[in-house]
Amino acid sequence: MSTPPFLPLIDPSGSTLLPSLALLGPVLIPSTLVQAVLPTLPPQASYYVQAENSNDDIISYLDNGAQKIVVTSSQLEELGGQVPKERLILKLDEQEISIAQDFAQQISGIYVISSIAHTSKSLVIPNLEIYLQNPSPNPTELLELIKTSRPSSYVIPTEYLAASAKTTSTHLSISEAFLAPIISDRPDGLFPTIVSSSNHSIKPLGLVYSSKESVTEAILTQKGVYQSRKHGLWRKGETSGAVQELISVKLDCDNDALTFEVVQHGSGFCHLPQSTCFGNFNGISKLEDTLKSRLESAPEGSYTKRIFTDEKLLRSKIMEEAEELCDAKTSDHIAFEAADLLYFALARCISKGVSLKDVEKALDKKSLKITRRKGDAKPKWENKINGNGNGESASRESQPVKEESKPTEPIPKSFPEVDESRIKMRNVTLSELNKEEQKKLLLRPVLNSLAMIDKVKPIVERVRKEGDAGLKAMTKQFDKADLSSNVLLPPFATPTEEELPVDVKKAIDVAYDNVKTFHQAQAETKPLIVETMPGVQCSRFVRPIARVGVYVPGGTAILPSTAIMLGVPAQVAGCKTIVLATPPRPDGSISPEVLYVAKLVGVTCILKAGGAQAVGAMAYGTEEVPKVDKIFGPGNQWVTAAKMLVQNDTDALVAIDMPAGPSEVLVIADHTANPIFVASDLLSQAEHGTDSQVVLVGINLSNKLLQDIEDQIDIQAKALPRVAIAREAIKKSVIVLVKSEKEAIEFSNEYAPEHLILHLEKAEKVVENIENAGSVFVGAFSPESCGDYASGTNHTLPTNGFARQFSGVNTLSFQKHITSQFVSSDGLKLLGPSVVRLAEREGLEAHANAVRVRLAELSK
Ligand SMILES: NC(=O)c1ccc[n+]([C@@H]2O[C@H](COP(=O)([O-])OP(=O)(O)OC[C@H]3O[C@@H](n4cnc5c(N)ncnc54)[C@H](O)[C@@H]3O)[C@@H](O)[C@H]2O)c1
Ligand SMILES: N[C@H](CO)Cc1c[nH]c[nH+]1
Ligand SMILES: [Zn+2]
Repeated sequence: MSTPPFLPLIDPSGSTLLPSLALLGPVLIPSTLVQAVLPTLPPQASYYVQAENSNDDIISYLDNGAQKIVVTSSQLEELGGQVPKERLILKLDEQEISIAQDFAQQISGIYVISSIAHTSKSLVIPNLEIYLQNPSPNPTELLELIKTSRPSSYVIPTEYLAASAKTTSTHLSISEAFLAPIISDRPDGLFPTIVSSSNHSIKPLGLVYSSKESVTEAILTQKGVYQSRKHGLWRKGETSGAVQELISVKLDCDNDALTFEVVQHGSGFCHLPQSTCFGNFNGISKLEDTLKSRLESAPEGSYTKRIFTDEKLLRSKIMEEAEELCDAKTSDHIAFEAADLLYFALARCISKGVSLKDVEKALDKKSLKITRRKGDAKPKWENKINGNGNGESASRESQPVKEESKPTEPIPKSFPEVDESRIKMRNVTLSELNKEEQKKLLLRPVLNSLAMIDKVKPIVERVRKEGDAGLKAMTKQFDKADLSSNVLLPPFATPTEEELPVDVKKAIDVAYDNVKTFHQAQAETKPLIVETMPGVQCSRFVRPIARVGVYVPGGTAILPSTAIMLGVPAQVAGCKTIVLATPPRPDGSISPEVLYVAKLVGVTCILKAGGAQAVGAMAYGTEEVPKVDKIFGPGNQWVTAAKMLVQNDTDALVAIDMPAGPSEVLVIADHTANPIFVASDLLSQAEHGTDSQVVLVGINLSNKLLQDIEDQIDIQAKALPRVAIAREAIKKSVIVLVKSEKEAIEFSNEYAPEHLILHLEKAEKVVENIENAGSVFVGAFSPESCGDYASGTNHTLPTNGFARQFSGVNTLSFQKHITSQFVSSDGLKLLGPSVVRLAEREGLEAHANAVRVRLAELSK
């Protein structure tokens, strides 16, 4: 397509011409009229702006939809190359035409007002469009010029234009001006015309013919009007009702054919029952048609009907498909998921009366913008995706080893949840199950820890080899934070009240005090001294582990409570170096809550890193990060696997607190249980993660009480912001119905839960029968939340059945015991012979000798 034969310059009188002019190409609007004209411009119209004032905001015109802008040479200089040349036309005085070439690299055209120039049929400057305006045009002369002196385009103020079929001495006919360059190479003088659909992406509807007369009528009425070779003027839809709204008319490059873009109404374009003369639409255009017709008459009960009427369902499907598209890997899978997403996105558009064409228009408008936003995700999404073990999409793309970045766990549905189906735990009666089935109830989902260890190896290795630089690079990659230093050293800034409100500070203080009180009480203050035989004194005393690392998760939630639970016992135990590791926020900062706790517990430094790289840095040390002797703390699979990996590397010489896994709770309830409390306890754990384990053991529950508990689970869960996560966890959870308290306790001891909550008539008495559990919550008023945050007990507890052999984190976890003995000479006389005899028996003569030489000395 070439430059339109003329460019209408809109003046205040021109608004009535806009519907016709907008069909034919861009219009030129002086900046002083932009505000008045834009609202009256047909939606499909394209426009240029002529910058009339020296202080015109050119960038903003372009950003807001102007295709091109006409500027003076001084305006051009001020722009200093900010605007692509395709978007700029330089306005020159007629005596300046000779300098146009100097600007050719910065502009796409020149605009000259000249009574001389417009008569010059030979004004051609290579690679530049030429727009000519005669200050006092003569319409008939102009028409002649347009016919003969293309490629120049003539700028014609609308006061000289008329929506008429014929040009007069005062006004140039719009359609005559437009058709002036057209020629026909057919004997009948007609012009082949391609009709295309404006609102479909597969556009051609068919081929027809036009005459000057039909085009003129089409332009003046803004309807599809053609020239039938048999029946003369053909006003499309005149008899069938299948009229066409005309959107644009264009000449082809050599001015012998036309294209009409239309919105086709009624039964369609072709006389056959098909969408186009070339067959039916396919793909996205077909889908759009289908959805439109379904919107009008979807069968009751059909899925499409459901998505049109259930906004929440449609919303959740869009979110779900977007996530699936991000997670798809192969090209087939990506196409498959993109198709799903487009289906639901288009359903949303159609249900709101938005067509594909409208979407394309929005795209075109966006493409005209020249100032671009940075393109970062909104914090809401960034927080969901960045650096949490679940937001695989963001982390994955820059993962060092391709296959490795997909977490094995499902991604929590942290999108707005709209699934209204009942949230329900399955239930089983223990006595009805055989031994195998009963055993299965004790199992947690298998975590493929070996596979995860393989995945974290390259990350840990990189920190080990590249030190701080590698660590920074991975923090940038996984947590999107570009740090100048990996650590934050004290004194830490005190969070302002805006950052950390007084009531939150107070709550942290209460938790800190209680946890400290309980953990101080656990500390051994005196050595244990025992005389095992006269003169043989054994003792055991405690020493802090000098350097500890505490990991505070920061992926999906900020966990100052974990900072307390790990920082306080480290402080109480007297550890000299406490490194607190936590993933930084994308701006590189640490949450004020965690910062405040770090101050309270007096950490040596905050390591601003998360995941496997943080564990690697603490295990091996870097220039900035002190190497530690033991690493504590929960975390996602990357953290846990890295802890397991470094613990087994003798070079690292580092211990870990315990094997960690998804959080768990087992609630035992009898007839006295309050269903509201029971449900709330189950959900408080279910909201942690989709892999949380939630078990209710019901002792002789009546149907009514069971029903009430189930109802409460459903009602309370649906009111939670993390309902999607809770729903997933509840799906995998179970209610175990038993006949007696004994049966319940036996089951619980076998299960060895991380948290055990007793909703029992005689809860306190039952505690003595508990053999395996991380922490017990006794009676109706002891929710697990108290232990999670502030009662004083620690919330870092053994999961996955490890409560059979592990304790939760406590003060002693941060200390080690040293034993000593003092043997007096009398003591050695008494003890020595037994030692010698045992050493001889083991064949270890040197051991025996060490005693013999002393006994010999004593016997002198
Ligand atoms: N048992 C407990 O006492 C307890 C307490 C609090 C939290 N938790 C658990 O801790 C976990 C916290 O997990 P989180 O994800 O929120 O935070 P997190 O801090 O454990 O993990 C975030 C880090 O994981 C790394 N990571 C994420 N995706 C990665 C990928 N694809 N490749 C490499 N590294 C990646 C990033 O470095 C990121 O910094 C949850 O499962 C929660 O239930 C347990
Ligand atoms: N319940 C978690 C341990 O399983 C700890 C926690 C932190 N915040 C809330 N709860
Ligand atoms: Zn919790």
